[in-house]
Amino acid sequence: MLDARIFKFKGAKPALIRLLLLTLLQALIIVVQGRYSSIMLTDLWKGHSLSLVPIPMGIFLIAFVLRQVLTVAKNYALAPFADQTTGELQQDLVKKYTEVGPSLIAKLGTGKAVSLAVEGIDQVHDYLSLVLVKLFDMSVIPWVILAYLAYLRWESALFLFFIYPVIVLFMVILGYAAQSKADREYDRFNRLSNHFIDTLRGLTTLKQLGLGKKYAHNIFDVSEDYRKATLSTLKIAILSTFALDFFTTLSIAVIAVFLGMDLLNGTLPLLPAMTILILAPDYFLPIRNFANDYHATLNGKNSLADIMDILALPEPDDQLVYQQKSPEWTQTDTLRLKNVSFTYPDAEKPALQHISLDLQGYQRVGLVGTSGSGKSTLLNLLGGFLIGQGAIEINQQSVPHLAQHDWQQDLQVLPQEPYLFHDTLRHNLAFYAPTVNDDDIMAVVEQVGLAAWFKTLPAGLDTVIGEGALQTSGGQAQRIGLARIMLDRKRRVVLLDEPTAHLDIETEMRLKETMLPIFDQRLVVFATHRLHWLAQMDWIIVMRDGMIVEQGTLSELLQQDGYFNELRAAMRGEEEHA
Ligand SMILES: Nc1ncnc2c1ncn2[C@@H]1O[C@H](COP(=O)(O)OP(=O)(O)OP(=O)(O)O)[C@@H](O)[C@H]1O
Repeated sequence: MLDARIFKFKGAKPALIRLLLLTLLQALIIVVQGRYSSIMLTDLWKGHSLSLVPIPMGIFLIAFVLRQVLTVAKNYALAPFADQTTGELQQDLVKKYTEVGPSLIAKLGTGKAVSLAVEGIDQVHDYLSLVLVKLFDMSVIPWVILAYLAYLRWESALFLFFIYPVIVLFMVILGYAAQSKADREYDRFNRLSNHFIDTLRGLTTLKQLGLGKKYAHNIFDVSEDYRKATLSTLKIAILSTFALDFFTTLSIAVIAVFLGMDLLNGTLPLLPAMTILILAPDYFLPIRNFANDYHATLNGKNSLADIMDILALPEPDDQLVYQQKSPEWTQTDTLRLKNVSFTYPDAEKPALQHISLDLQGYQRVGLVGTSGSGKSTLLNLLGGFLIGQGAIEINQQSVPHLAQHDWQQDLQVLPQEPYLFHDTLRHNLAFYAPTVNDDDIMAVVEQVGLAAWFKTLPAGLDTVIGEGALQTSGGQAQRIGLARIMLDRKRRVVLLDEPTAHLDIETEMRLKETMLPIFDQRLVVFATHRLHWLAQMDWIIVMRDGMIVEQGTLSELLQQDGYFNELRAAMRGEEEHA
């Protein structure tokens, strides 16, 4: 019914104490309202005119107004707590996404990650502000009314007391049914979010394959599924409202019959009978209100549970194991991988198996292998973006993985598809070196061959690029990625994943001269399909099916009559077709 973790939120206690006091006051006012409306009605029944009952009527009216005012005040008492808590939850969630990293987003799905941080937070807000008020009403108001009714006539109070658990039991049964339906609805919603994002991302591919319409139907089917799941939750919710209304009305009718009989027998005066009859619906009202809104808060409850589970994920506290002795990677530093393996979640076979390699100082290391041989996976492991099993040592110091703060601070990475942030070209270029001046930026823009494109930009370096703004081609994005690296001379470890894959061979050859200085005074690991780069490498690692099958200098590998020579022939073929 209620996630106990709510009580641990900052500011929960004072907000709940305020709510409790206001609810208690409201319960007393409900009793006063019931009492004085009964006095007024009894007087009228006795034949007094309205003008003769001004005091009970006045008290009734004041109590009525106060009751409504308190309803509003209770919501206000909780609003700052709900606002603050959801605001903090949202910040913590986004921080957690960045701390745990891409593996968490991959596990959740981008759609769910986004909807949880946006819509999920709104649902949690509704849940906090709705459910707590209703819960406190249910826990306080009936018992204050019941105590007063027991004072008036204990038999009626006893009947109301025993009927309450029956109603609660019904509520629990229907609540469970609603919960399982709501879980399904929540699942469908997350599926829809992920499916939608997936389709948007793959829209170009779908269009190219002529599958746009089919996928539109697919989205329609998934959203239909979600609609049906929502309707079946609503069905249960309506059924539960109907059942509760039926039982509470029946109970009040039973009370009315007994009170009527006592009135006829003359064993009970009219005033207490009227008061009991008027207060009985108020006794049941909080539980009815709670049940009516229960289904509406279930998505909020599920979102809160998901958010809390994510926030409870262990903070990576082993990222500070490696303490780099100098501010940056030096000529004498070493990195050793021994028997390192990695398997993607849900994959049948490992993407990397028994990887052992030694890297030292400012070395240029070429990584070659056919598509799917594990080059990108190895680069991601070296960058600390994936965590495998096996022994890793930096400068003879053993580390659990390479997601080490000091190591990553020294890294520059150029993936196959560099991500361009929705920001100005200046900020996108000065990504690793935010203090660099415009003249330096312009010199690098020239060097990476972006000058002609730059002239077409409406606002020069202030032009906003990235998603939702000026779009770039794959080749332009890769050149921006290269420029990022060239603008920063501090970071000394560079991981390049086919940085020229989107460029034709002629452009690549032109750019090569510009790129070569990147390799100086740095440890470079360069995955490539293009043969001509290998002459620039000090060491070459040859990968096949997730394993390193050969490694050595180019001349050593050429002399061996091994897999590298076979691969070279294939790479030459690719190059000729490029
Ligand atoms: N996110 C992922 N989830 C599951 N399996 C993956 C994932 N990424 C890659 N793989 C698998 O891991 C293996 C290695 O892939 P990887 O991308 O590292 O190869 P690669 O040599 O870089 O290929 P390419 O040259 O085409 O970029 C492949 O079998 C691939 O299918």
